Amino acid sequence: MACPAAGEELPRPCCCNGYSELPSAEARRALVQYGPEKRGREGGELLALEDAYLSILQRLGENPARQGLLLTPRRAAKAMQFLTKGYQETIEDILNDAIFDEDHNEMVIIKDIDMFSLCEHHLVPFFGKVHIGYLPIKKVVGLSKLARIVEIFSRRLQVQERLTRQIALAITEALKPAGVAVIVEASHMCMVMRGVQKMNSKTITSTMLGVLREDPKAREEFLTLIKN
Ligand SMILES: Nc1nc2c(ncn2[C@@H]2O[C@H](COP(=O)(O)OP(=O)(O)OP(=O)(O)O)[C@@H](O)[C@H]2O)c(=O)[nH]1
Ligand SMILES: [Zn+2]
Repeated sequence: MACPAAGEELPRPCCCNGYSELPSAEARRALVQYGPEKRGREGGELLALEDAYLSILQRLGENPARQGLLLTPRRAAKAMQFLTKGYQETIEDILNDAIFDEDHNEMVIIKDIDMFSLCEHHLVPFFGKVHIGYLPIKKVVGLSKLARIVEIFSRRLQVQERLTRQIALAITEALKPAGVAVIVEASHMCMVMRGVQKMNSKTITSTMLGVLREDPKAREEFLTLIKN
């Protein structure tokens, strides 16, 4: 079968590894008929990622021209862009005007925030829950914004310790509260699906700042409230 746009012959399956020759990136793009969103800067980055995934498929000995895989480099590239979208976002962007003057100086806790991230060592997921507490000084933040802060830092290549600290520091900077506590509980697929293969291990990390670090009673209150 001839590729209409690039005028190239598509590879034919052969008896050893399913294909005798791989399609060029141009032929593949013509085949899957990319739309106009592919042009421009973003499109260029997406295409470069796609080429990288095409190369991975080839190195695995797969046939990127078979029907099920034809769109896979594109899907994988888009998925990877989504999973690392935190690089494109800033705290200022998401907080907008959602910091409110409020005469409330008791602990605010939001717990069990779902978190999905990618381990920077193996590029496989780690995921779990984030618990956040802070002691305001006349300023509170819109509750959803705490979950958005988690999104910004988790949608990047991460280690759990850094993720935990970045969340705590961002809240401290935005609100200047008396204290902040962040606990992250996660399962790392690099320890489950490969490597030591420990299915049930959980990693727990914490960052305590200000009063929540210095005052055992405040810390105790936070830990008790997130357990309930
Ligand atoms: N501290 C920390 N380590 C992590 C995190 N995610 C993955 N790791 C670890 O990063 C380490 C990388 O170790 P290496 O010896 O370079 O890589 P490896 O040979 O693939 O290691 P194994 O996973 O033991 O097979 C491993 O011990 C992982 O468990 C994280 O969020 N925090
Ligand atoms: Zn890992």
